[in-house]
Amino acid sequence: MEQLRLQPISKVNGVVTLPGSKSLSNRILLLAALCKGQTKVTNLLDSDDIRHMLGALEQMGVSVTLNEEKTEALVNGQGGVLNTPSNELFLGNAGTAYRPLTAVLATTQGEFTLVGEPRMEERPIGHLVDALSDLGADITYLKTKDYPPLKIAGKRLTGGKVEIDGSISSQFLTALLMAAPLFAGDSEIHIKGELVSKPYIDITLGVMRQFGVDVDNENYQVFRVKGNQQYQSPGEILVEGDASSASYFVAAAAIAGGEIEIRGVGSKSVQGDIGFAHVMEQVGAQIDWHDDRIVVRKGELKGVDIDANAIPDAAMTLATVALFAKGPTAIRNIYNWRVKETDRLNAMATELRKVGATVVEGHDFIEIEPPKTFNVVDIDTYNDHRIAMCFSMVAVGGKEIIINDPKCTAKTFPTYFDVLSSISE
Ligand SMILES: O=C(O)C1=C[C@@H](OP(=O)(O)O)[C@@H](O)[C@H](O)C1
Ligand SMILES: C=C(OP(=O)(O)O)C(=O)O
Repeated sequence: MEQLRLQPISKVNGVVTLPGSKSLSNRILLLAALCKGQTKVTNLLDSDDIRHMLGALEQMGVSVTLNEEKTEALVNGQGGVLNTPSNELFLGNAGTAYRPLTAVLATTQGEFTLVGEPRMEERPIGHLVDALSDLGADITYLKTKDYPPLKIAGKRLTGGKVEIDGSISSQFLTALLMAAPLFAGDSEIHIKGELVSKPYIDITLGVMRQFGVDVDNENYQVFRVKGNQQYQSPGEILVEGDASSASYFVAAAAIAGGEIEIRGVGSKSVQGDIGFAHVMEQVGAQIDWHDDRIVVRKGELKGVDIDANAIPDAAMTLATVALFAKGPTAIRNIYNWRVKETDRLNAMATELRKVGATVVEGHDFIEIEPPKTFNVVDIDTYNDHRIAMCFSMVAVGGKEIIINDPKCTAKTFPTYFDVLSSISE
């Protein structure tokens, strides 16, 4: 197994231009494929999750031309018609590909088999399949009930009134919303349970609007979507920088000192994870806000106690910032960390303890007390990009650390460690 030994970093300085957002890239690619006409997508993310969406679309006959850096795509929209692929669609561990494609293909003529990495087979999808099945979809579990892989016999769904459980993942609602305009009739989607990760629904509604579809959102409880619509190409669309990826640089500047300008997200960001920068202000970071960039400097860092349900991805970064803050940090209402790339609550607790922190792992929260002395250890990353990136903060805090399997950042940020090294002194 490959390992990366990170030497203590004394200071960070410079400019980071963020790669495109994963959440926006995959939503935009899918709607660009479904709409009529050509769409030019700029600042597209080039990473595994996007490669899986692109691969699936190409297997279904969508023509996509990429520039050499794979950051610009010309997508020829098929007007809602997708070919039956001759092979299974392999979607890795990309939730933003697997869930929306499940819903869209359930209402598309054809036969589709959706498979993924072993971890994808442990990530629940029952809430989405239940809602689609209630609408008449023909979806079969190929191995275990409520989990991928799935076989879909697609047919145009008629729409109607449907309930969907929102308590485990917002991606299920995102998927249903993106498919709903393609139903023959109107739909009314009611949320069962407490909807988690709400800001991702705003991302979904925003991208749908850019492709010409408006959704009536009644307080995140009921969503009404007109049926029999076609998505319209916006012509050209820019993918905003990835706000979750920004969290590592916000944290780095706050911990290490120096100054980092992060380009690609700012006060006008459409991504909920920009909220992490506000949390870091509470922790003590100094931040100058601009429309589409922020400048971050160190402050006196102190532990905070936050509900992180709205920022599940970026909140992981706070768990390693906690190592360098004064007093304890608590991150609450994050049960669904357990059903992502790995059981993140358990994995973070385990690795933070190895470094020397005192940690309480609750059912849906984590509490972290900073170490009195730091241990130089190998961090296991569980094939989870965010664990690898989060633990680089130990080096940023001036302590040596070894990251196992650093290439797992390829899921969303293949060049992460190069970018970190480019701003480190
Ligand atoms: O819709 C999206 O783009 C995402 C939603 C979130 O998932 P959950 O809704 O499952 O929390 C987030 O963790 C994931 O990385 C991306
Ligand atoms: C949870 C994540 O990914 P996915 O889109 O596969 O859910 C993530 O990127 O942290």
